[in-house]
Order: sequence, then C-alpha cells, then structure tokens
Amino acid sequence: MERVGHVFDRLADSPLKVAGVTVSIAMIGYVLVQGLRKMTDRSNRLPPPPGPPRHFLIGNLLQFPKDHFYKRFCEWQREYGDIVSVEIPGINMVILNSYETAQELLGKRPNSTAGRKIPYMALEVMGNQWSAAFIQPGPHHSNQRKMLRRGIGPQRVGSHTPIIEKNATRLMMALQSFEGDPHKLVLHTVGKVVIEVAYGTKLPGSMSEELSSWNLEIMDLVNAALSNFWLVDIFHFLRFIPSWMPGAEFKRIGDRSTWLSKQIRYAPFKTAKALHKSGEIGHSLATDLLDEFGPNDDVMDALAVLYGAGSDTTSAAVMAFINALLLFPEISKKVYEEIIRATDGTRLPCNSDRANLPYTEAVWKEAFRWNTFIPVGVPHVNSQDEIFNGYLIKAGTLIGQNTGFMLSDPKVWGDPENFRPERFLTDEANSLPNPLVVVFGYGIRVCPGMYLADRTGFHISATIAALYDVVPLEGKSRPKPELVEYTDTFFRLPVGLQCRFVPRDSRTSDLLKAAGLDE
Ligand code: HEM
Repeated sequence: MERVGHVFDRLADSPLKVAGVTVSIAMIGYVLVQGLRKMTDRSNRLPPPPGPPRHFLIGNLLQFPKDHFYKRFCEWQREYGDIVSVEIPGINMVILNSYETAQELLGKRPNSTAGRKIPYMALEVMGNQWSAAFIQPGPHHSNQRKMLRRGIGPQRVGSHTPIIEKNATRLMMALQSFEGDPHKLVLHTVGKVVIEVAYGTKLPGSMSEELSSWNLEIMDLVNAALSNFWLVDIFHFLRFIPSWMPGAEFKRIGDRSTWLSKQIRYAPFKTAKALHKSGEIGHSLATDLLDEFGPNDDVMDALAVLYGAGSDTTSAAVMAFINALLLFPEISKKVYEEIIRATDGTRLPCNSDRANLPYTEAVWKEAFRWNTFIPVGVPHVNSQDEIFNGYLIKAGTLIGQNTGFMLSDPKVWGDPENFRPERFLTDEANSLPNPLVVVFGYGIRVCPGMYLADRTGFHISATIAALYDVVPLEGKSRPKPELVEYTDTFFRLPVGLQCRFVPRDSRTSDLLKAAGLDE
C-alpha cells in the first residue's frame, strides 16, 4: 500500500490521480472478492464423480480404451455406479450409466450441457464445421433444428409416407432373390428415402447416386478420423503444411473430405433451387424450407445433414429387426400373423396400420433395446461447472452416455439378456423407459430425425416380416442368439449375418405385383 501511496503522491491532484486511485482500490477489491469467493465456493470442495484411480500427469490414459468403449464403460459402471469420471491429458470425461442421470444432466439443463467437442481434424481440417450434429449451440444450430422440425417433425413427417412406402416396396422386390447380408440393400433404400425426403423425387438419378456415394465416402472418412488421434488436433498450425509433403496423410484426407463436404452441400441444393424456381420440385423438405425461409445457407445445411445423420442410423435399426426375425422364428411368425390380421392378407401393410400392430411395435422397441445397435451416445459438453448429485463436473467436460447399459441394466429390465417383446405389452411397461427415447439423445440436441427414422424403419421392418420368413442360407442352421457377435463400430451390426428371404406364401409376389412399381 505504501508503494502505491508513494507513486500517487508524486502525481498532481488531477483527474488522472483520482482515476488511478479508483482503479487501484477496484483492483484490490477484485482480488479480495475473488479470493474470498474461492474460499467459500462450495463447488471447489466437491469431488468429481467416482472413477478409476488417476496417475500423476497422465490421469487415466493407460486405462482408457482404444476400442470396445462400451465394454470398458460397463466394467467401470460395475465398479463405480451410475456416473463415472475419467481424465486423460487435456480431457475430462464423465460417463452416464442410467437414463435418469442422463435426463437430469442433459435433458433438464439444456442451456449448459448441450455443447460439442469435435476434434480439430474431423471438424476444421475435414471441412465439417457446418453440420448441425457438430456445431455449438447458437443461431445456426437452432435455425437448422427449427427447419428440420418444420419439415420432418411430428406434424409434417406423415407427408413423406408415400416416399417411404414406395422405396420399401422396391426393397421388398429386391429381397425376393437375395441371399447374404442385406445391410447394403437396406442402407441403399434408407439413403433413397432420405434423399427424396430432402430434395424430392426430381433430382436426376445420376445426382442421387453421386450424393449417396459422396456421403458414404465422407462417413467412412469421418468415422476413421474420429477413432484416431491426429497431431493436428493439438498443433492446429499443421493444417497449413502442403498436402504433397511426406507424412501429410492427414492433409490429403482433409482435402478429400472438404471437397466431398462441399459437393454434398452445394450440388443438390443448386439443382433443388432451380427445380423450385421452375415449379417442378414437387413435395419435399427443400420445398417447405425454400417456401418459408428462402435460399439461405441454413436451409442448405439443414438439407445436407440428412443423409449422413439419417442413413447409417436408420438402416442399423432395420438390421436389428431383421436379426431378430432370423434368430427368433416364433416371434417372426407372431409378427406376420398380426400383420395379416390387420391387412386381411389382401394388401401390403401401410403406415396407417401401425395402430393395429401392438405386437410388431413391441418387437420394434425390443430390437432397439436388445444388444442395442447404438451402445454409446454422442457426447455433450458442459459450458459451465455443474454440481450434480454432490459431485463437481467441471466446465468443458465430455459427457458420454452408456446407452447400452441403460438398455440392459438388470435393475430396470429384470431379464435384459432375453429378447422378450411382451415386456412392452403388460403393466410392466409402465415402469420401463421407451428404448427409442433412450437412444435418440437429450435436450436441445435430441435427434431431430427421430420421427422420420421411426416411421421409415418401422415400415420397412414390418413389411419384411409380413412378406418374408427370414431364414439361414441353404444348409445352414439358425445362429444361436447368445453366440452372435456385433461389430465394434458406432452403429453395431451383427457379425456374419447371412440370410434368405423366403416368401411367406403365394400371395407375396401377387402383392408386390399389385403394388405396381414398374415405372
Ligand atoms: C434409428 C435412427 C437414428 C438414431 C438411433 C439416431 C440417433 C441420434 C443421436 C443419439 C443423436 C445425438 C443426440 C444427442 O447429442 O443427444 C442424433 C443426432 C442427430 N440426428 Fe439422429 N438418429 C437416427 C436417425 C436420424 C435421421 C433419420 C435423421 C435425419 C433425417 C437424423 C438427424 C440427426 C441430426 C441432424 C442430429 C444432430 C442434432 C444436434 O446435434 O443438434 N437422425 N441422432
């Protein structure tokens, strides 16, 4: 204080001196208040959620899995409970193992727990900083979500039913002579649905094919990028080294991905705008959004995100249903009988039959739950410190969701290992979460495509069950459910699934012919 006084004594009584004294007092005050706040702040004394012991400097780096995340997360759940925290250098992470904790933290605190932390390589170097799934909450994120809700939300999703039904019927025709793993066929069908929902049916066939292949390529690149660590994630300046340099593989991946990203955004949108202008576009999400918002970048990006976010996901759900039809023939027969009762066996099932198909609905839910195809949710990030159940979750923590455990916790499901759709048909159902709600995410990041996914996936799945008995290849026996393995990917698929689609009865081909899709 003396030194401060001495300096000011040398200044004349001037506005400068007054200002200087004021600033000094303010600064001292500020330091004291901050110190006191630190001493009294309850949150500073709170521990992080429990988790495996951390090592000096490297935290849990050695225990953190490089693959099979779900398996390790379940091991930690057994040891530490509903909420587990781990730390690897530079990253704090918590893993939520119960639906209630996820709802509390992510669903009920949407303003502070809805961030994303996408590595620099996947976001910037690969040119994905436009995607609603990757960007931070803010005007672009909320605009795009508003647009998706307008076009494929609960009010409007029904308007896309003809596109879903037409493409499902095409798939049924292809399955008549198909043997092997149907994943590619299902993915292609869902991709067509998504493209036609987004841009209508008037895009030239070649553009639609290109859009699929661009998307499939970039999805592979992004998945590979996200499962690797890149130096550029830490040293961002590396992005400026030229692509031809030896060792600059990341740059070449980044350049290719950025090109694909641009094609996916601009090419179909340009055609859709022209078709809209000439009045030829027909019904589509693009039509709705161009009518209401005009041709702006948020409209372009809301449309462009659909394929990447909607095709792999929905086709994985349909594959889970097909897997169940193959593994559990009695369940498959019951679904078939229920659908025949609803349609009198005189027509293909349609979306409006759904209300009369409670058993099929229960099988659809159980297919989402049993060995779920999406065992780990998309992590959120909190923008401020959160106090939760007596623990401190520091701002900037990655908040992961162990969806697989939530859907197989014996305390909730009793016999999670059994594929038992009846659990959704009795009073027991009242105490169970809906598996679809569990997998579609939380808060302001909840999947905006869930109504379209549910409608498309359910219709394709029910139609397969109505027309075909899904059986093993000639000479092979049905796989044993407990022995089936699943890929270690973000969307898990049954490993080595091989099957045939045997028409249920002579009506199958008549029904397909009557559907009249020869155009
Ligand atoms: C069975 C199919 C699907 C599943 C299981 C699924 C699951 C998810 C999940 C878990 C998230 C992250 C939610 C969160 O962060 O809390 C998400 C986000 C998203 N989904 Fe889906 N999804 C499916 C289908 C679709 C479809 C068909 C579309 C579009 C047509 C779509 C568009 C999106 C978009 C744009 C996001 C990013 C939302 C955001 O970050 O704000 N999804 N989805």
